[in-house]
Amino acid sequence: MRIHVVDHPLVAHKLTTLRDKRTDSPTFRRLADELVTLLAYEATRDVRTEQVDIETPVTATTGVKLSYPRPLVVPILRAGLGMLDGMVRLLPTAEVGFLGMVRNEETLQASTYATRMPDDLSGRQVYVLDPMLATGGTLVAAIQELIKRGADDVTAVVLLAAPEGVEIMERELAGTPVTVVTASVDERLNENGYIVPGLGDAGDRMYGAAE
Ligand SMILES: O=P(O)(O)OC[C@H]1O[C@H](OP(=O)(O)OP(=O)(O)O)[C@H](O)[C@@H]1O
Ligand SMILES: O=c1cc[nH]c(=O)[nH]1
Ligand SMILES: [Mg+2]
Repeated sequence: MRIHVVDHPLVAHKLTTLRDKRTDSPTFRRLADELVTLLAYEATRDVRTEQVDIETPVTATTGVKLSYPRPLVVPILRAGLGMLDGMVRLLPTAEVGFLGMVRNEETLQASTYATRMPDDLSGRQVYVLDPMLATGGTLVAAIQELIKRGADDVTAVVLLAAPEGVEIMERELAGTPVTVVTASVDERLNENGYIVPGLGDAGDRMYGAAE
């Protein structure tokens, strides 16, 4: 597994406002959308392309277009949904699958409540979206499912990661073709499994408390 922390002043600026507890839901959603496009620039560095012949008004030349099979983008509901539009804006040919997952707030165990994506992902590049990599339970389970279906290149785009979650991912996904792209690896997890300093509960800050 590879991890890439995007070090850029615009990313740091937007992330700071996202972390601020005074930031309201509409602003939080807009910033998550903007941040994912900046992270996507790095996350799609190895997106597969093929050569095409075109004619400009001046001459014939060659360029590239995104290849087939199309990349698959998989937001992890709920909070990952806030990253979907920003990602598909940059990857217009992408297909979209969905994974609904929730972490039990006491045991911190992740469980899956909805899956809607192709059974066969052989030869597909997959981009998984979730703002938070905390204990890593959610992303490890999601990526294991993608690899079981044949995905041969998985990139997780996360806004924030905890060192503990990164370590678990490295251990559980060792030897797999997985890259994590994030805006920050924060200090630690607290006793409730929240990232510190973090930004709180991403799903609640985007959409309001679920219950
Ligand atoms: O790394 P982990 O310890 O597994 O935690 C991270 C998960 O927790 C949050 O989702 P949550 O379960 O709160 O669901 P939600 O998006 O519906 O709020 C977050 O969006 C991740 O999916
Ligand atoms: O800090 C955290 C950890 C898990 N899920 C969140 O939304 N925030
Ligand atoms: Mg939540």
